[in-house]
Amino acid sequence: MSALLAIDDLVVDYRLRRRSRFRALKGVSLSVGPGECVGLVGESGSGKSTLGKAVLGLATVTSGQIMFDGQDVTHLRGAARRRLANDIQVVFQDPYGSLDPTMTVGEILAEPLVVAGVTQAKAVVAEMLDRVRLAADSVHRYPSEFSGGQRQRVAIARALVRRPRLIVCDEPVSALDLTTQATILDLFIDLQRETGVSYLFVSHDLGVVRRVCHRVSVMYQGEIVESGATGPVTREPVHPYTRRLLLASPVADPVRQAERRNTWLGLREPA
Ligand SMILES: Nc1ncnc2c1ncn2[C@@H]1O[C@H](COP(=O)(O)OP(=O)(O)OP(=O)(O)O)[C@@H](O)[C@H]1O
Repeated sequence: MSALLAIDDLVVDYRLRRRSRFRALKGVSLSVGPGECVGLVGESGSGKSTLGKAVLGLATVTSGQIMFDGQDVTHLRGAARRRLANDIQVVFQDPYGSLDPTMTVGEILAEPLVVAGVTQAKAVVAEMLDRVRLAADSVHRYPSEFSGGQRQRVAIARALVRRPRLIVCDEPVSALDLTTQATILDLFIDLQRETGVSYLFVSHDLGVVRRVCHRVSVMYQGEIVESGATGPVTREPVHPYTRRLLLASPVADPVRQAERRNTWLGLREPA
């Protein structure tokens, strides 16, 4: 499968005061295929969001390359970058902060279409509300009239209106309670089946990644320390940092978790 998104040896530095800089990404490579969900996990500060921002053109790349559908988009700016927004969209963590409270849901969803000159905006908005399982009359309501989960559905619908091929999902469920998390994750899975969209799925939670991602890369201090199919990486990780992350994540089977911990600490031979 040829990659839709191919990131090669990406380095991103943030400029700090007095001409110093902080290297947030230290040569990161990963790919996302068409219709694939690739997870990016790691603790806070490991560089996950920086990678997402670089893909969206919101972080300046020091070196390395970002290819999208065979085109080098690493340093794309201006009109060319705006055109790329038809293909690459984002869903942020905070559905409260990311929706304009003064606009109705209908206006929020129609805005990107009107900007892009789409004439059938009303029909597309209705289709997207249906896709994210929100009632048609939601168009008349304001974000404050919705629950957190419903707001995240609105944010997902807004990402979908331009029919993107890739969505960068930056901790899209971490502000939600566990039950709502599960329904939104299922929605992401259904939408991928229905539309074939790809996801770069940023999360600090291995449990979340296990539910939606086909493959996963684990970040630690600006580097990818482990990657592979989600099952093996999240069940039997090789890198000590991934093991720590797994031991810290909520589990369905605490006995198995305790066995793992003992095995990895050398307290017990593997079964
Ligand atoms: N604008 C900035 N200027 C300077 N340093 C930054 C800036 N943005 C992020 N950083 C630093 O870069 C590193 C990576 O941050 P990033 O937000 O990518 O991590 P993350 O893994 O997404 O963490 P979180 O889950 O907390 O968002 C951190 O050490 C952070 O402090």
